[in-house]
Amino acid sequence: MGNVRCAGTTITRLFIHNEKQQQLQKCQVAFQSTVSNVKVENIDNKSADVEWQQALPYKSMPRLTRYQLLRGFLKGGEFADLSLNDFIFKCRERLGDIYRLPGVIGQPDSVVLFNVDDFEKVYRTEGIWPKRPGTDAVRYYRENRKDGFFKETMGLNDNGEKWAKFRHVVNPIMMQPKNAKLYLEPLQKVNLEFVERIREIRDPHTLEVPNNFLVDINHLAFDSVGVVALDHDFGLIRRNPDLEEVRVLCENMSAFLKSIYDLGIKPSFYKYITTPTYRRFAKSMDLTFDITNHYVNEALARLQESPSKDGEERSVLEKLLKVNRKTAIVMAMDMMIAGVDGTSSAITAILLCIAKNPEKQQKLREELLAVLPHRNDQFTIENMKQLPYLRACIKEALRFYPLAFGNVREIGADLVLSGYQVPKGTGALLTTNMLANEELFYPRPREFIPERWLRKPDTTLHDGQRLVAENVNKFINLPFGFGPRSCVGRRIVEIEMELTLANLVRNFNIEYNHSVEKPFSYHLISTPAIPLTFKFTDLK
Ligand code: HEM
Repeated sequence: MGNVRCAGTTITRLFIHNEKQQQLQKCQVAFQSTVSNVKVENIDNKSADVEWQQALPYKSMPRLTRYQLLRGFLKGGEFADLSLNDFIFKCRERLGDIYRLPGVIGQPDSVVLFNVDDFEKVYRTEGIWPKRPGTDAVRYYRENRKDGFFKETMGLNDNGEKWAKFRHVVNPIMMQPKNAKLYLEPLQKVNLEFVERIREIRDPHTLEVPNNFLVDINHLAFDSVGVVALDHDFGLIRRNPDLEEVRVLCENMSAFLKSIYDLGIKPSFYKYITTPTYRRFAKSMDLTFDITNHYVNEALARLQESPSKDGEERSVLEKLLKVNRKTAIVMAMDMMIAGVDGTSSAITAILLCIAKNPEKQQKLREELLAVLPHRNDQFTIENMKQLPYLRACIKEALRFYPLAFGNVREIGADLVLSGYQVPKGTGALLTTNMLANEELFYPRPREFIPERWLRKPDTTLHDGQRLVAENVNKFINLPFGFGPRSCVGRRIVEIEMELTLANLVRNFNIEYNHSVEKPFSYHLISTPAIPLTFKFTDLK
């Protein structure tokens, strides 16, 4: 038996075998440091084997046939116009809480999982080089670029040792708390412009911002990621809202996300014949490459002209450039592609939640006033640590309106999942965020209750009720993914979301006096789908 096999129910039991032993031991250390409250226990090979032998064969798992899948996605087919979330739900209704999607056109099979114990098993056996399928099209594009730019590195879109090497280099720059000072100030500047922009564009009588306020939120997201990734203040929010190349870049980033669903999840022949979807995707990648490359070169020239006097790097980009130019370009590009749309949807989700829950908004305002009593008090890394309710509001908003259905992994070991044998190498769709609405895990799920996430003063009680189900598995609330492959932009975007919410609540009373039925549409990630006419009233 060459593969590593994993069995067990609540406690994951790892069967360690031959040459995989070292890899799994390292992996356990990584798991334990990421999720401290779950133990990993080794068991002998025999019991793992027994569970595997007793499990139902993979072939007997409920599934769509290849024909049903291909036919369903063809024009007029039952899945053709469905978002990814709706497609996953529709199949769940028909097939249950675990089902198989057959691999088509050279792709491996995938299993779709709704059982939290299965999420845990998949994550705990993902290994030290976890694979997240679905972005093959990016790798294919990068491998086939005529100028061979990505020959040495495909950045975080790579897999295996090459991904690990790149991640090892960028992790300390992107994720170490001490580097937060590099982006706190520029992000705050961008956010103060956003506050001013709201004052400029709201209707003087109704105090509501225009229907197309999403454009302004997009500009905030772009300026925020841009100021970190490209060390460039685009000033889209107020000074340059019509910057042509940024408009092109934004359009292409959205096209990119849509293509990831069309090329990475729906059946597609693009590796055999260049389909129109792939052509559109490659064009968007070319443009993103050209524009990012231009700005990184501009930053490089700027830095060479005026190097920092004390030898200390002044920005994330400068630190990346110290590694080498290619690392800086590839990482900047991936930050823009992965960061802008998600940040914009997350900020929309937070604003809708806070506007619709005035008493929570007031509680947050009181926390802010206690820590920063004067409107012009500066945010620092230290005082931001004293704002637990602010963080709880953001966490609850991401639960209330999740960004995506969940996460994806290639299964790292033969596993028994929901009683079925699932071979190593199968793709797995972990529908973590789809369970965020289930009473079983979050009592009163359709209420926005940031108190769920507070440690003090009461851990879980609210009107005598638990707010997070007892023993809820830690693998259900993972908005930034899990383990070594988790979101590399997490620290940056957390600070960004905290600054946006804190600045707005400090300056305005925020209302949304319209219906919030179906506020988002879902392709790969959520996109706001209603006019965002928030009412912003100045606080005295
Ligand atoms: C609220 C906003 C965001 C959310 C909820 C989010 C969530 C995620 C998730 C779930 C993953 C997959 C993790 C896994 O496979 O375990 C991911 C990966 C990633 N994210 Fe984010 N993200 C956000 C914003 C950002 C921003 C602003 C950036 C860049 C500055 C960014 C850069 C990335 C990159 C580069 C990856 C790939 C990491 C890798 O494969 O090693 N994200 N993100």
